[in-house]
Amino acid sequence: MSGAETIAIDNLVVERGGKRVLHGISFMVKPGTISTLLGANGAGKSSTVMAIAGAIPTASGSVSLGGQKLTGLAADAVRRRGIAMVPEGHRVLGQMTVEDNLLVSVLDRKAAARRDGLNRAFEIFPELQARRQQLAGDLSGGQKQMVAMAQAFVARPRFMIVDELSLGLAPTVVKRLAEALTLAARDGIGVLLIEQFAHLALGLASQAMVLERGRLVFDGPSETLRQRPDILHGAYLAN
Ligand SMILES: Nc1ncnc2c1ncn2[C@@H]1O[C@H](COP(=O)(O)OP(=O)(O)OP(=O)(O)O)[C@@H](O)[C@H]1O
Repeated sequence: MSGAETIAIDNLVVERGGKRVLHGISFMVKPGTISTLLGANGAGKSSTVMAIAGAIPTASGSVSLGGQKLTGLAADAVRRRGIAMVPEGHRVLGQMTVEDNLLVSVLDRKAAARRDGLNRAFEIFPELQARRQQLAGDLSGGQKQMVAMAQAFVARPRFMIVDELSLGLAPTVVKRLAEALTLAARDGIGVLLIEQFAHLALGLASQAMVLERGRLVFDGPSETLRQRPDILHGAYLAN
């Protein structure tokens, strides 16, 4: 697959509240691949995701997609370049139906594109199709997280960034979400997965990065990291 379609994070520095929280990190997210970003609470995972998504400013360094800079673009413009965010915490619009929730990010698209995206989302999460007219607020936490992920699929993105896949969810739901990410990668989508459970993430991802206090201490194949528990152990004890 063409390297030109890769997300490249290059020497990214982020400051929040006057404090440097990312100290020049570099890594890539490739199409058709699941990469995971691991690290203890406060290591800087969310800051990395938010900087890629255009939700917080960067102090220096760059994020680019296919050689084109994303740094400095607003979140909406980043989304239009084909990067879909799946936020943590089962966020849905409770007073709207499941179907309307799925369509919110594609309202600017033509009807055929909306239908195509919706069909793909229902192929991946058939359990949502049966509930399409139900109010999203009435769903269980697991079903809400499926809606949040399905919303990304509707947009037919090139990349999906998933913030905390398993947080507060039952194992059966996590399994469904994990299967969906594997399907996404098979579709050619590049997935960046933020996950607090390293074991789960390393089972899904082929590439792994480990953040420790805003610095990358590992970037390589998941398999290599699985054989180096000392690196993970160090990172999780660091904060
Ligand atoms: N809104 C904010 N203002 C100032 N500092 C912040 C803000 N949000 C986070 N930070 C700080 O930035 C650093 C990195 O936090 P970040 O949330 O990116 O880490 P994380 O690895 O995602 O952790 P968690 O799993 O707890 O979300 C921490 O020191 C945190 O205290």
